[in-house]
Amino acid sequence: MTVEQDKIFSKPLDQIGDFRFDDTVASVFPDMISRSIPGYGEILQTLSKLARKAVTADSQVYDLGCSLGAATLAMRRGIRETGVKIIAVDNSEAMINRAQSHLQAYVSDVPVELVCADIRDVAIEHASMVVLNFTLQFLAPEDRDRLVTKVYRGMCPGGLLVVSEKLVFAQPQTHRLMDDLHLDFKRANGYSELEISQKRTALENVMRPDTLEQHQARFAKAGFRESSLWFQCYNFASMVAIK
Ligand SMILES: Nc1ncnc2c1ncn2[C@@H]1O[C@H](C[S@+](CC[C@H]([NH3+])C(=O)[O-])CC(=O)[O-])[C@@H](O)[C@H]1O
Ligand SMILES: O=C(O)C(=O)Cc1ccccc1
Repeated sequence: MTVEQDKIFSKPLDQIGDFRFDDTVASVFPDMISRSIPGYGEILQTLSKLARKAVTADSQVYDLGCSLGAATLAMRRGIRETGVKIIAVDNSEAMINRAQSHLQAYVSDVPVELVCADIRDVAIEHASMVVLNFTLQFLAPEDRDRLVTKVYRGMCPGGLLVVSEKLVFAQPQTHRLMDDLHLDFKRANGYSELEISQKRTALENVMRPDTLEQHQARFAKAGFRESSLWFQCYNFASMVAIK
């Protein structure tokens, strides 16, 4: 698969509309996400390892907000049990169409059902592992508790939820420091000041990150017995919660 370079915000735009997961974004997505999220590759590698440990025979695995299916591919590599099905959901048709060809590029015994739907409308059943890899932050804040509670209810006892997110920090100096480190990461990956600021504007109304404490409180409120941060690089984090 050829990797197209993300130049979406490289030219001055008259009007910066809200960021959308359309065909333009889908076509450069692997480049965009790897140059924008510190630790993205590391998180995917660990999803494989977590899938090997957590996925049980004859259960279902969900990748909610799957984009091109990177987390699905990672989990599929790790799964050793039989009778497992992965259900990968995204409401962007552009993403789902491309995910299909990404998945077909690799052989595996684990079936994947790709679903073009809103994750708020999808039933979660008999799940031993559920992944929200940088998806929850795009849901309206008032819908997040309900989604995490629905996931909890659809999980088998001992099931594993992995939530990766951009974080905000209640302490202002810490917030600025982490944000600055992230901006330096993007600069080091070749993004210009114009690209950084135009994308930031586009994301403003669309992506509203929570604090770590909000995530922890949400897991507990949904019923998860345990939860922990397992990865953090600057203002990007990945958490696990166990039913
Ligand atoms: N309500 C919704 N219903 C369904 N999909 C949604 C919804 N809201 C947003 N999405 C989808 O969530 C994905 C978020 S990207 C996930 C990366 C992937 N997990 C990865 O591991 O590469 C993260 C990012 O771009 O920062 C997009 O594909 C949206 O269409
Ligand atoms: O690029 C950013 O600043 C981000 O916060 C992460 C991101 C990555 C890919 C799509 C949207 C947001």
